Amino acid sequence: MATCLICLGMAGSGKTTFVQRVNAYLHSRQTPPYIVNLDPAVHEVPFPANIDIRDTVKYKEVMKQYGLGPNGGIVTSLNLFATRFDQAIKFIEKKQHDYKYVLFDTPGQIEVFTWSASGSIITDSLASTCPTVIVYVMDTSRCVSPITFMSNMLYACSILYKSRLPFVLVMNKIDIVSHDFAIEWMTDFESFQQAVDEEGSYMANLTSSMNLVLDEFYNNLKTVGVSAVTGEGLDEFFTAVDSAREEYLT
Ligand SMILES: Nc1nc2c(ncn2[C@@H]2O[C@H](COP(=O)(O)OP(=O)(O)OP(=O)(O)O)[C@@H](O)[C@H]2O)c(=O)[nH]1
Repeated sequence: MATCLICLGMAGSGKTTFVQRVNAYLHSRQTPPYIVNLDPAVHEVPFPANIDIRDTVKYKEVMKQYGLGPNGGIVTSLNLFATRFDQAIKFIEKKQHDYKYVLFDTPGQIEVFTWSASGSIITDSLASTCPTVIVYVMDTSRCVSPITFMSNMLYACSILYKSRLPFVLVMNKIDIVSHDFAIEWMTDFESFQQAVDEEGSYMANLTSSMNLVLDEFYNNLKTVGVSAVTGEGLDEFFTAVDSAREEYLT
């Protein structure tokens, strides 16, 4: 059975570049993935999508027809697509023995997927069909401040608890900055505390308390550093995915 990988992340974290890199990596290993694009507003996708939301829903037409702005247009397009997602599931089910991985690229604005009814419908339908793993892509270079890091981690944590699916945290863009500092913050409370103190923010107390709360979350997290541009870290990523698949199955 194929493993479904749902790629989520804040705008600009590198989801699309990551999917493109994973696609190239899997092709080079003679196991091309099945790819689904769930972003109705993307102008061009740099990979061949087997299922593309844009073939079913025309985002600009939806905006015009319902008198919506850009975000309302994306949410409504995804809702319209979700009503037909059973058909997409049928395609995936048919193909699941031919492919090892099914990759999903999601809309740029993360909340459109994570906090919408359609996002839940899509995630739940997939999770009840085949092993499904959430891949949370984060921009490591934007997380060098402990406060931003903490906000990103809280978001990741909320998605984990909401989806209740195996979860891989991808620290992307390690060609710009190594993710070692983040791993240290996650494993050494003192080191994070020191970074918070150095920043001297009025949020220091709250951030430190949050870090204690997140300790349990960090302990069970599969974290990998990756560069979607250079391809560094993809071997480790697939080791984490295989272990997440095991977690799903057991
Ligand atoms: N240096 C570097 N840049 C990256 C990496 N991954 C993505 N980028 C750049 O980050 C920017 C955003 O990448 P996208 O792949 O469009 O990000 P996204 O999350 O899909 O963006 P939206 O869907 O528009 O929110 C682009 O300029 C990419 O070239 C990486 O690993 N290293």
